[in-house]
Amino acid sequence: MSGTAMRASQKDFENAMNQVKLLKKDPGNEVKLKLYALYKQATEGSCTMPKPGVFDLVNKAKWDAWNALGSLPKETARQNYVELVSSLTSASQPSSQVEPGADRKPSAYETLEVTSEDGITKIMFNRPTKKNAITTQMYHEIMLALKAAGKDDSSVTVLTGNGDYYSSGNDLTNFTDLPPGGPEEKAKNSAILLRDFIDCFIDFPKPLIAVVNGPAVGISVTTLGLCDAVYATDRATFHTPFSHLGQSPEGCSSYTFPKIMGPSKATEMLIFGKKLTAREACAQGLVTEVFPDSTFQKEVWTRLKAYAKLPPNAMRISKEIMRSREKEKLRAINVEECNVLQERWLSDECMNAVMNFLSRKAKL
Ligand SMILES: CCCCC/C=C/CC(=O)SCCNC(=O)CCNC(=O)[C@H](O)C(C)(C)COP(=O)(O)OP(=O)(O)OC[C@H]1O[C@@H](n2cnc3c(N)ncnc32)[C@H](O)[C@@H]1OP(=O)(O)O
Repeated sequence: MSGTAMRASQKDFENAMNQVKLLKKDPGNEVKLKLYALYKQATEGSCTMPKPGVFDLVNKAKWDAWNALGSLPKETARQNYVELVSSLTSASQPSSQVEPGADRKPSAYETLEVTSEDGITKIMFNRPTKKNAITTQMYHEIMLALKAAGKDDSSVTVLTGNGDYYSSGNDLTNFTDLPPGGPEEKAKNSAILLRDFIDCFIDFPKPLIAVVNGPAVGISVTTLGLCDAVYATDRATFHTPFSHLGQSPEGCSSYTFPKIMGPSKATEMLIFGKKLTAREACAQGLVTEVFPDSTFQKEVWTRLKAYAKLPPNAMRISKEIMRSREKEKLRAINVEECNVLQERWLSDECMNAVMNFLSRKAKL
């Protein structure tokens, strides 16, 4: 939902809880788990319960769903709950009662705009005034949007940015919001969130296309290595200034980048922080094709609409064959990178770099 839209009140929340009981059609286990998780998050906040044992399947599934919401604010969980229930109740109405345009339900997201049209689900980063920097809330919303897109009836999914940037990467103010356990707890929570976030890319079941509408920084660059195609405007740049920030590669880029572009070019990007132009990134295989900025949107969307008409199951199966041999490896690399970063975030090098940015002493 956009920042200006109404937030769900406690009354809306209670009404939604009552509506769930009146649903005529069983929404299925997936949705029920989502409802459970949002309800717990909205009423109790982040999951702090001990994880149930592996054989306690039902409670473990519930715990996993709740825990996946991480530190999603209570109000956002309440809002997402109300909107999810609203989508379920409108879906169960007979079509004759549905007003024209009623299928265009309000977005369930504050930091994204998600639309589905012509067989394409478009997930647009929507914090243009902050160069689409990714806040903790936005990580959660992207995960929810990817999980929903993986299951909806679109054929392909697109990631793109609103405004002049694709994304300036991790929002550096994320580091300032410390939990009671201080920086150590923050680093641990962030590593879990990062791992889950990247797993969503590794496991995404359909063609995932990045439409890079402007400069990309940090994690918005590394995740391109997990996308299936990357189309860029010639205005885009690709920058992973990890050493400058006292950090280390994430998004499986320590594996995908050397594989895509060879070790020495990957070193220039990941260790020395060399910023690439779109044409350089294309020559090195990170970008699929570059388009002139003036015709970028028109050309890319025309092409994507044609691709989206291809048989969806064939595309899904082909992706599965291409990705399946790598999945376990990518998951293991993701865990390793998150462990290293958890320590890096506590280093003086990293803390100083973040402080310098926040105190306006440094920009990239
Ligand atoms: C769960 C945790 C997981 C962590 C995973 C780790 C990921 C690693 C990375 O992603 S590393 C990359 C981090 N990103 C940066 O270091 C970029 C920092 N931003 C900049 O250097 C510049 O803002 C810029 C070069 C992207 C753009 O410069 P420009 O001068 O064109 O614009 P402004 O600086 O005025 O930006 C407009 C407002 O947006 C705010 N902003 C932009 N990027 C970020 C960011 N990454 N984090 C926080 N805030 C950002 C900027 O502060 C301005 O805000 P203001 O209008 O309130 O001043």
